[in-house]
Amino acid sequence: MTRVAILGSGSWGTAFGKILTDAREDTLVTLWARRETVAAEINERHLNREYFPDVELSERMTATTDPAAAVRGASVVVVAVPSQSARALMERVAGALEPDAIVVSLMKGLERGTHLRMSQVLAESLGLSPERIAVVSGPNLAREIVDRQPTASVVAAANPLVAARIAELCTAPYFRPYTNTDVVGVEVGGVVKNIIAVAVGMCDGLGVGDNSKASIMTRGLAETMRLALALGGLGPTLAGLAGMGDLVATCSSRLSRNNTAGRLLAEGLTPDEVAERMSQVAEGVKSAAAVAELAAQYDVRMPITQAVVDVVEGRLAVNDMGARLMGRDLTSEGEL
Ligand SMILES: NC(=O)C1=CN([C@@H]2O[C@H](COP(=O)(O)OP(=O)(O)OC[C@H]3O[C@@H](n4cnc5c(N)ncnc54)[C@H](O)[C@@H]3O)[C@@H](O)[C@H]2O)C=CC1
Ligand SMILES: O=C(CO)COP(=O)(O)O
Repeated sequence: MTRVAILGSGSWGTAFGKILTDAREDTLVTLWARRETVAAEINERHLNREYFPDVELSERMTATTDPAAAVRGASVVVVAVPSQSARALMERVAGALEPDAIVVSLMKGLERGTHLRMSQVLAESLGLSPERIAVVSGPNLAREIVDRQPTASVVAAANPLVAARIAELCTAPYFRPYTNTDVVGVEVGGVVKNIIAVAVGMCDGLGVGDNSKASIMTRGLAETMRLALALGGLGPTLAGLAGMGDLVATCSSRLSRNNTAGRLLAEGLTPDEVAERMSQVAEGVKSAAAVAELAAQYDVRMPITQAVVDVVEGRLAVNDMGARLMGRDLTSEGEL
């Protein structure tokens, strides 16, 4: 049997556990839940109704409220909490991690203050070699996945054997992972698409048309590419599932929390009111300032990201965002 711990029993942690138990009969999953009621419901009724009221979970998926107990004995530890809380949680489990465990990030954010990608936060806080870390990212809206709607994804790891091992564990009839060794490109794609989805959500909220949204997505991908290349990522990764694929899914879907957050901001809610209204995390709102700061450090232009930051921080009205973006100096499309 393969024992997998999943830290985070929200939307994506629960859905990923379902992928793993659907993928292989010999996988046992232990979910860590913060609340006793959630853990009890998973253990006793095989349900996590707050996130997926109608989805039955496997009996091979159990839950605990003790994160160290979840990771003890697990050969794979998957982390699926909001990015800004990852470090504190890792500090709670570091001592219980098995010496050869592989740690997998499902998160799509950048740590505020340090500007570190999630794989870097995991390596640093757990004292692990980057060789033992993998990242899963792609057009993977959790609600569609628990309904077994087919999708593809990327498993990225510096060590191709680690990527292959995780891909093997999560290959299900409706989930097709591709491996990649470009961890930087995959993570940057996942982080920035959330910010672009907030911008597209603002367009939706303002009733702006499809040409505008397609322009934001395309130029959003251009600025994602610029940042990824500056950090050492590879262009083709951004044309792939963790870049364009996830950008299209998140920007176009009403299921996206980032898109929803953008719509609510356009309706005039403050970021705090948006967070209060939504029970799930919108990483783009939380990570936008850190991304803009990192881009500035590397002298990378990210005008859409900067506009989202300025709206979130109250320096720009949503209604003025279009004029700001349209009024910039003309440039060549080929210029990266
Ligand atoms: N939901 C989705 O469709 C997808 C989400 N992701 C990414 O996965 C990560 C997790 O997202 P979701 O599961 O969707 O979020 P969620 O909001 O549905 O669940 C987050 C989980 O973390 C726990 N949590 C919240 N605050 C915490 C804290 N301060 N400390 C420890 N635990 C805390 C919650 O109790 C919950 O179990 C995010 O980075 C997101 O961008 C990636 C792909 C798909
Ligand atoms: O990352 C996701 C899909 O791949 C989920 O997007 P949201 O967090 O915007 O819902």
